Amino acid sequence: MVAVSLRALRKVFDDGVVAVDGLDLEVAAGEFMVLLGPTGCGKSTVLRLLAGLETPTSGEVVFDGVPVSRLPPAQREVGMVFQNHALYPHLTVAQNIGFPLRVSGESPARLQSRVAEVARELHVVDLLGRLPAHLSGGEQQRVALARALVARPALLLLDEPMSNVDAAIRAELRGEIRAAVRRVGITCVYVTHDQAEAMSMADRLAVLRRGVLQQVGTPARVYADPDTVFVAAFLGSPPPSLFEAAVSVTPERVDLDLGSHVVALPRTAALAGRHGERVTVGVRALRPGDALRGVVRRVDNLGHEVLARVDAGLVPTPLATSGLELPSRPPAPVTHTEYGFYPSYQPGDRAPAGEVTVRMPAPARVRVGDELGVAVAPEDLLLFDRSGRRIRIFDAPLDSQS
Ligand SMILES: Nc1ncnc2c1ncn2[C@@H]1O[C@H](COP(=O)(O)OP(=O)(O)OP(=O)(O)O)[C@@H](O)[C@H]1O
Repeated sequence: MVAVSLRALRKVFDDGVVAVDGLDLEVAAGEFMVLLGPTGCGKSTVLRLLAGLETPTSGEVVFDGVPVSRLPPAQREVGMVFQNHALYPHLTVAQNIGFPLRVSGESPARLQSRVAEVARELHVVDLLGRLPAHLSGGEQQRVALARALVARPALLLLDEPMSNVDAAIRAELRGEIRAAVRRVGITCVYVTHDQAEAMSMADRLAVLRRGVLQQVGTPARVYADPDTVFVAAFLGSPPPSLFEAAVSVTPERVDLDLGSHVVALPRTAALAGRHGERVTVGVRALRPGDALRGVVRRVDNLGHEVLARVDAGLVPTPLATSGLELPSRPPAPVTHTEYGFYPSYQPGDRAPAGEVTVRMPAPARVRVGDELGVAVAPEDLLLFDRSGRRIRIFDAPLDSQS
C-alpha cells in the first residue's frame, strides 16, 4: 500500500489543451479515492499520470514521499484496469491472470501460487479453466481485476472499469469490486463520471471540472455540503433545481426573495454584506407544505417514495451563471405517472426551469396537473454567489440572539 501525493500537477497537451490544472490531492495508504467529473474534465489524464503513461508538464507525482514523475510505468508497481479491459480471448482465465507474471519472467511455481492466491481473493477460483467468452460481464470484470493485482502492485488504478458492463449488474458489481479491493488491501484510485458509483464506492471522492479540483471529501460530506454550484448540481439525485433569488438585509432580519415567496434566513456573517445581491439557490428535494404553490408537471413513483416536479414559477439560473457545461437535455414532456425503482434521471440533469422536486412517502395521491403546496426551510437551500461559490448561511451567527 502506498500513499500518493499529487502536487500542483499540471498537464498541457501539445495542442494546448490543459487537461489537468494545478491539482493538489493526497490519497492515504489503503484509501479508495474516486475521481469524479463530466467527460473531458481530466480524470483519465490524472490516472495516466499516476501510471506513468503521461509525463506532467509541471508538478509532481509522489509515492510514499518519493517523486516518481520520471519513473517509467514498469517501475511504479501500479496495476491498472482500463475501460476496454479486454481479456486475451484464446487464453484461459488462469493464463490471463498469470500473463503479467509470465511476461516479467516469474518462475512457473511462483506464478501458479500467485494466480491461485489472487483467484481466491477475487472469487474466481471456479473459473480458472474457462475461456473469457464463457464468462459473464461481471466475471470478466473480476478476472481483469485479478490480472491487475497478480503482480502485487502498491497502487490500483481503475478507469471506468464498468463502462462495458450491463447497467443491470453494475450496482451489484460496485459492491463486489469494493469488497475485493478491501480484501486485497491496496490503495486505489477509481475514475468515473457516474455519481452513484462514486457515492457508493469511495472512501473519499474528488470532483474535477475542466482539470481543476472542485472539492474533495467523503461522499456524504461533499453531497451535503458542496463548495460550488457545479458540485451541487453534479451530485444531485433527484437533480437539483437552480434558481435566482435576491438577498435582503436589514438590521432586524435577513430574507431571501424567491419572487413568489420570501424565506427568512438566519442572521449570519456570511450574509451580512449582501443586501440586494442576487444569488443562485440550489434545492434538491422539498416536502409538501404551504410556502410555494404550483402545478405538478411530472410524477416519479419509486415504490418507496414519490417524487413530484412542481412548477413553482421560480426564476431559473442561466446556465452560464451556474458554471455547468454539462449537456442539459431538454426535459421530456411527461403527461403520466412514471413508475420505476430508480429515477430516470442522469447525473447532471437539472430540474426544468422554475420547477422544484417534492418528495413524499409512498403511497401519495398526486397526479400530473394537480396543484401542490411546497414547504421551503432555510436548511433546504444551498446558496451560491455569482461566481458559483457556496455562501454558507449557517456559519457564524451575527449576534447571540440570532
Ligand atoms: N493525448 C491527448 N492529446 C490532446 N488532448 C488530449 C489527449 N488526451 C486527452 N486530451 C484532452 O484532455 C482533456 C481531458 O481528457 P481526459 O481523457 O483526461 O478526460 P476524462 O475526464 O477522463 O474524460 P472521459 O470521461 O470522457 O474519459 C480533454 O479535453 C481531452 O480531449
